[in-house]
Amino acid sequence: MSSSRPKVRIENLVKIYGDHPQEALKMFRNGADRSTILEETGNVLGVADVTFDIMDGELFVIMGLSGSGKSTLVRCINRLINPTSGHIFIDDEDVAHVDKDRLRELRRTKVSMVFQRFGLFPHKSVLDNVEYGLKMRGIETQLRRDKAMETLEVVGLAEWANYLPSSLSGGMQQRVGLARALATDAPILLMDEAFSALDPLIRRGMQDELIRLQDELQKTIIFISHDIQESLKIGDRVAVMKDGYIVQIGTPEDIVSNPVNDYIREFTLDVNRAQVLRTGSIVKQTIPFILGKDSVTSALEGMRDRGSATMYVINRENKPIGLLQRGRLEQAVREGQQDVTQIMETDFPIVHSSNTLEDIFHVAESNLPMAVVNRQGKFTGIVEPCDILASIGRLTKTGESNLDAMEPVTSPTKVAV
Ligand SMILES: Nc1ncnc2c1ncn2[C@@H]1O[C@H](COP(=O)(O)OP(=O)(O)OP(=O)(O)O)[C@@H](O)[C@H]1O
Repeated sequence: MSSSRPKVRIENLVKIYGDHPQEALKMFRNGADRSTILEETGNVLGVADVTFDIMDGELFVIMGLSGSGKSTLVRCINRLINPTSGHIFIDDEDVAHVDKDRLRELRRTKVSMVFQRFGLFPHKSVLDNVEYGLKMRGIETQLRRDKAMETLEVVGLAEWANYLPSSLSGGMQQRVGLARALATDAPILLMDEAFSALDPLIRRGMQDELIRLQDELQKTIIFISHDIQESLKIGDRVAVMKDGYIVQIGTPEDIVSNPVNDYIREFTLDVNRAQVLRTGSIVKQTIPFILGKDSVTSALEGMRDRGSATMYVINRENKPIGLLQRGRLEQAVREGQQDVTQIMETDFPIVHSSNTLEDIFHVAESNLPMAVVNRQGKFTGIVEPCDILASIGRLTKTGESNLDAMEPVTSPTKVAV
């Protein structure tokens, strides 16, 4: 979950590779396209006048096929590549135009990077690798040891601290790479195809791990991927690039449900909607019973008026604590029973608004409306089992139902019960 403050602002960014970038830039400004520029100058338009914001705390994915300009764009942010023109603001400072000393400082304190091939020192222990960035910052030995150990705990590798990277599997080595970037406490993390070298199963595990870590750490993460399923799974928002341009920026739900053109539609055709759509996007607001405030009689009247069969009970902190069935409530009113805690069911289905529909699919088996809670555990509404199927099975533009794309549901990874 991100704040509404931009952490990074990319403004009219252009990168042209070659011997005559200024000449090519002029042509580009006069409307020449990528292939004309290449033909006439031999220069390559890597990033083509791109403008967008990345919010504080956002996990922002830049997605595109090989050669679309993802790496160029991201490497401009920490100036591993110098832009030809444009601005890159980090916290209002234009890093496209800072001197070398300031740049070094920024790389030490604000932006760290995780590489595809881990980039670990093979002859240094896991702990020394994680400490490396802190050592470069001149942090004293004990402090950096403690910090590195703490970060290894976070990624679940504390017991491997004294091993060499070669003793670890690919997935573990990438977690070391991640720990090294996290240990610096830099608020911005650039991840360049960080999971691409991993086996599919390990890769999915790392994606889950990143989502979990991000929930805790709330960094601003800019993640490059060429895999649409990965992008839609982990991104708060996704920017899809083609030929140096951004074709669409949106939430995974936006991209899947409202592709701006055929290019994006093609990409999303094989996407499993159940793995992309989040419970929060289909939640229905309802009136709950507030414990200590509402009465059994008025609750029953309300349910009759709305024609509803069930009603959630929430406490003063807005947390769901029980489910009332209308029949049981009618009986309670007849018997003069006023204590709602005596008649509510405390065994009810509860899911998070950030759960994907696939995560909650099995919970629908109870056939009861599910209570949906936000990050703080507060009640935001309900999802009825039929709403899940309706959303997953919504017809695509080609007229095919995506229901066939559903995979068998396994364990409830993120469902709170
Ligand atoms: N050093 C370079 N010199 C010339 N052209 C380059 C250079 N680096 C990248 N390019 C070109 O710029 C364009 C964008 O490349 P970039 O590496 O940013 O794309 P990408 O989407 O990250 O691709 P990949 O997934 O293959 O890394 C491509 O056409 C590429 O050939």
